[in-house]
Amino acid sequence: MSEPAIVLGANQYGKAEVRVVKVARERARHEIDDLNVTSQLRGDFAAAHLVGDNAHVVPTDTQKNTIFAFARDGIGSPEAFLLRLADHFVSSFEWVTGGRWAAERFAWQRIMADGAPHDHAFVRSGHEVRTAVVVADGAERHVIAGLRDLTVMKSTGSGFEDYPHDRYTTLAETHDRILATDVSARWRYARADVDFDGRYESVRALLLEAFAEGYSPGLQATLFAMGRRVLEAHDDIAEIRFSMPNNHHFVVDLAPFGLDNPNEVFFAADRPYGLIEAAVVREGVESPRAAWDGIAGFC
Ligand SMILES: O=c1[nH]c(=O)c2[nH]c(=O)[nH]c2[nH]1
Repeated sequence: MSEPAIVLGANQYGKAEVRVVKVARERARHEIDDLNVTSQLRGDFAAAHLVGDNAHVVPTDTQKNTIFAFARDGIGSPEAFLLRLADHFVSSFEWVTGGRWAAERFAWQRIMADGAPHDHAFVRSGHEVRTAVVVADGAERHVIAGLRDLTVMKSTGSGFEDYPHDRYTTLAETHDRILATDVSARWRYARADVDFDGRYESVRALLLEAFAEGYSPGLQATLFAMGRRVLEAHDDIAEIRFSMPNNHHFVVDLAPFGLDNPNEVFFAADRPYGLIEAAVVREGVESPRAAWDGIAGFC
């Protein structure tokens, strides 16, 4: 039997992590967009791989330059910026049939100075990062928005009980514990003509609200409540996926020091941590694999 021939499989290429900062300075009050953008082209690049023919290889350097050139007109929402890049590359080179464009956006807030928000001095706000991915396949566009490292905690209103016990179980049941996590969420829009900035702010607020409200019997239940809240509020969001660590806080035994500890002093462990991941979806609505391929850290 002869060996199967060795052929080229799936491929994409581009420039990763282009850090672009755009300052809008038409007015004295400047605005800042701070992004980390990755561009990857898909299409007919077989000759480059098989025989070193670069005739179809739009240089990664050109892809980087295009990101900077497009920023000159303003960035706007990360999703809209990525859609512009996708449309540009797919329409400019006939052998480019699609691609994947991803962005992280870092938030800056005005520094308060002399009792007022400063016009051009900023402080990085929060730890969380807004994320966006656009996948293009011909005329089709998938838009996935998201956030990561949205760190939240509730100091009560959470427990974990009624789980199976076996010979290795030492965890004590509780109906009063700290619940803490760093929310990573990605949601897929059903359409590409959405007010992306408005939706982002709304989804972030809904996630926080659902985390805060009610009693949490487990991080799994809280995750689902957060996802359901978002899907119930927004028809144009098809599905939402989460990856959330359970950042354990252990009650410290202060008895050796003659002290009680009624859930007041905790050891915040950084590892190991529980890791809870799930998708919250609309029944019967298919999730396009192509949209999610390459998004690491979500099941
Ligand atoms: O909310 C929780 N979910 C779990 O699956 C789990 N497992 C565990 O040890 N503690 C917790 N807490």
